[in-house]
Amino acid sequence: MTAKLIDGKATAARLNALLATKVAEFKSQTGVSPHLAAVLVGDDPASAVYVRNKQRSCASAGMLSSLHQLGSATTQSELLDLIAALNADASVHGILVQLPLPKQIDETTVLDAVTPLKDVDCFHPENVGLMVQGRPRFLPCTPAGCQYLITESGFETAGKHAVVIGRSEIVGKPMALMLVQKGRGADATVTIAHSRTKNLAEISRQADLLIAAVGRPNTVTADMVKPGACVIDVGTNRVDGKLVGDVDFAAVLEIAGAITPVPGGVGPMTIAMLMENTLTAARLQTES
Ligand SMILES: Nc1nc(=O)c2c([nH]1)NC[C@@H]1CN(c3ccc(C(=O)N[C@@H](CCC(=O)O)C(=O)O)cc3)C=[N+]21
Ligand SMILES: [Mg+2]
Repeated sequence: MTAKLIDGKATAARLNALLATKVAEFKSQTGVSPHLAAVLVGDDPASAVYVRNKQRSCASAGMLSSLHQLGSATTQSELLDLIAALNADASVHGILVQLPLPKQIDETTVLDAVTPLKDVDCFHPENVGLMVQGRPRFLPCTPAGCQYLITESGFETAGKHAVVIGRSEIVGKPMALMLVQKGRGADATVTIAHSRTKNLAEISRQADLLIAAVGRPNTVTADMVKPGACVIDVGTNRVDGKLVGDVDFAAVLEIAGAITPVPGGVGPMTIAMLMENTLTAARLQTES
């Protein structure tokens, strides 16, 4: 059996088109243009590409974007000053601080400084807390993109065993907590596996839904996948200039029931969800 491919690129394109109509309606009702401010610190070439893609998506959705670029020697206090200015700027609705940040800067301190109503990444503890309690203000972009793809592929999560490999604050941990919520695309029985997990293959083979969010190529091999499972590959690893996920795609394709490719799977959905969050942020900050 060959798995069904879950097409994130096409799904994101549909979502973006729908978003453009919602943005146009919001603008005509309020006179306000949703505005995402992207903060890029240092000269990581991959980060520059991602930020450019996010700006292009803003433009195609009819939203404003601005780029705030700081050098690799920027101090934490300089960055905090910029964030304070963006927090105070009423024309800015969303603030995205592109990660990773240079070594001299503490990421948690910086991310905590983004005012929660503009936190379109959903990294602020207030927004994480609201999500965990089942009353989300924003959903974290990558997990929300995964959940959308899972639901749209027709996979019924309720009562199923989901295994999330990876416990990062950005993907693994929030993904697991979203899958365990009540409601559509959730109600799963969730296991979080990580670098200290014993018998990983044995656990992952029990997964009806397997989410790989490790950041290392070929972490999920065919022997770790239950036949017919739904496999979501969050990895974005560069190998010899090529983008590959965390899953041994060619081998797992023959075992799984459905699988996301890399590229063209979760990545484009992450950006689509960031755009959704930017419109949500503009709504939250606009009187109606
Ligand atoms: N504050 C912050 N928020 C983030 O959401 C964030 C971040 N920092 N730092 C980096 C990671 C990574 N990330 C990706 C988004 C889209 C693609 C994406 O669109 N990938 C395309 C291919 C792009 C390519 O070819 O390089 C795809 O998978 O098809 C990938 C990776 C968001 N991140
Ligand atoms: Mg750092």
